This record gives sequence, structure tokens and C-alpha cells, in this order.
Amino acid sequence: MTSREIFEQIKKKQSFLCVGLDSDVNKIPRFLYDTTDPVFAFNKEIIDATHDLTVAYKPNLAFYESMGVSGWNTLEKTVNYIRYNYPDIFIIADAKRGDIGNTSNLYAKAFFDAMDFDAVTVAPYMGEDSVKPFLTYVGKYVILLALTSNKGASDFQYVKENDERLFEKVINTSKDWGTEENMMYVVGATRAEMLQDIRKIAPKHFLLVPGVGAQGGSLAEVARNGMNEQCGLLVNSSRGIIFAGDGEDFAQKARAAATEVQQEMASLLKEGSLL
Ligand SMILES: O=c1ccn([C@@H]2O[C@H](COP(=O)(O)O)[C@@H](O)[C@H]2O)c(=O)[nH]1
Repeated sequence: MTSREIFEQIKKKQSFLCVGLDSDVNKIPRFLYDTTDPVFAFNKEIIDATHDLTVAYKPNLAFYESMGVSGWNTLEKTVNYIRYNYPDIFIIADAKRGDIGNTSNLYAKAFFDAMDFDAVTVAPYMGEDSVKPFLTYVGKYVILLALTSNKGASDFQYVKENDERLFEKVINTSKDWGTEENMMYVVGATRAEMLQDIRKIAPKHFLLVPGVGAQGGSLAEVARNGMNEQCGLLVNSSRGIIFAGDGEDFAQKARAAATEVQQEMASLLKEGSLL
């Protein structure tokens, strides 16, 4: 998928929402336990209830890997379900991978060949040869961790050398490894005040921004500091949407929560003159 196609979806849906499918088996409604694959049944209902409000889905691998082989099957069924029913939606594997070259090669094959993801999150710590194998797939994206939303981000990511903070060095160095058509960056919504600095280094890249909803980041602050001429933002909310309700009407509750975010996004897109 090209960045232009993502932007077309954003305009069509008046939304730059990414719904995080962090479908914790211990948190899904109990009545789904009667089905053969409870997490898939949950995902399917969430997807059907939110597909017109979101431009991306982001299953976080931890919630699937923790269930062993059955979790991988659920993940694959979820990706295939989205691809078959809603082919315009961007699908992100939040896997935070990256290893020596030959190993990264096989991680890339796992997410882009064996499974039909559009993007995978990658940790930058091991450098260029750990990231490059993911960039050889046309139409697929690496989403490199730059400035994360968690408290521990300050342990390393703000460390300064020669007037450059580590997260800035990550973006400055890595942006030459690929292009805006195969790389994006993760920037936490809880770090929205840093987005203007980040836009000076990466004005055109799409940014995946987790941290609104349950982590308390401000959507308006993210949009006002980080939006570019193609919007350039995919703002993720997981728990705030998928666990908005826990009864039989959980999918309607998720839809209501997603609608609230989408409505705010529509206003912010208008404010940025993108609609
Ligand atoms: O810096 C980061 C990088 C990734 N995440 C992931 O995003 C979602 C956030 O979930 P919420 O329930 O909306 O808080 C989750 O999968 C994280 O692992 C992040 O939060 N921050």
C-alpha cells in the first residue's frame, strides 16, 4: 500500500485511527468462551463493528504468542479476515523485531510472506543490517521504534550526544535506509510535545502514534504538532476501544468508543485543512 493510498483512506473515512487488537483472552467477554476460537470470535466482531471508522488494525503479537500455536492460528485467521473483507485497511504486526541480518530476513518472511501484514514494528538497536531485510518487500513498511510512550523511554531515548537525542539520531540515521514508502516511525502520544522536533527531521514519513486512550495521551496535541500534508499519522488506541464494554453488546460499545475518536479526528483533519 502506498502512502497516497493510506491518505485516500484517511480522507474517505475522515479518520486516522488504528484500532489495536490487543485481544487479551482473559479480558474478552466470558460468553465467547463457548465458541471454538474465542479470541477470533472477539476480533471478528470488533472488526465488523469498527471497519468503517478505522484505517488500520494493529494486532500486538504478545496477545497471540502467549497462547502458543492456537494463538498463531488466531492471528493468521484475523489477518486473513481483514484482508478478505476489508482489503483497503492497513494491517500492522506490532512485533518489535530486529536481529542479525539472516534472522531478520526470516522475520520479514514470516510477516510479509507467510502472513499478509502491511507493516511490522522493528526495534532499531541492532542497526542497519537488522532493519534492511524488512525493506526489500515492495509495498510493505518497517515501523521503527523512535520515541516510545512508556515511562522507561527516558532511560535511553533522551540521552544526548553532540546536541542530538538518541531518538533523533535513530530517525536521522535510519531515514536514509529507506523512503517514506517503506518506513514509518513509532512516536508515543504521551510524547506529543516532541512531535514538532520530529517533524523537522522526518517531515513526510507516516508516524504510528500509540498512547491515546488508556495511556492518557492527547489526540489534539498529537494532531496539532504532528500532522503533515498527507495527515502522516496513524493514531492507535487498543484497550480504550476494544474493551469499552464487556457484555453481550461489547462490539457496539467498541463502535461507540471508536466513533468518538473518529469524530474528533474528523474535526482535527478539518482544522488542518485536509478535508
Ligand atoms: O511506544 C509504544 C509502542 C507500542 N505500544 C503498543 O501500542 C498499544 C497501546 O495500547 P493501549 O491499550 O491503547 O494503551 C499496545 O499494543 C502497546 O504495546 C505502546 O503503547 N507504546
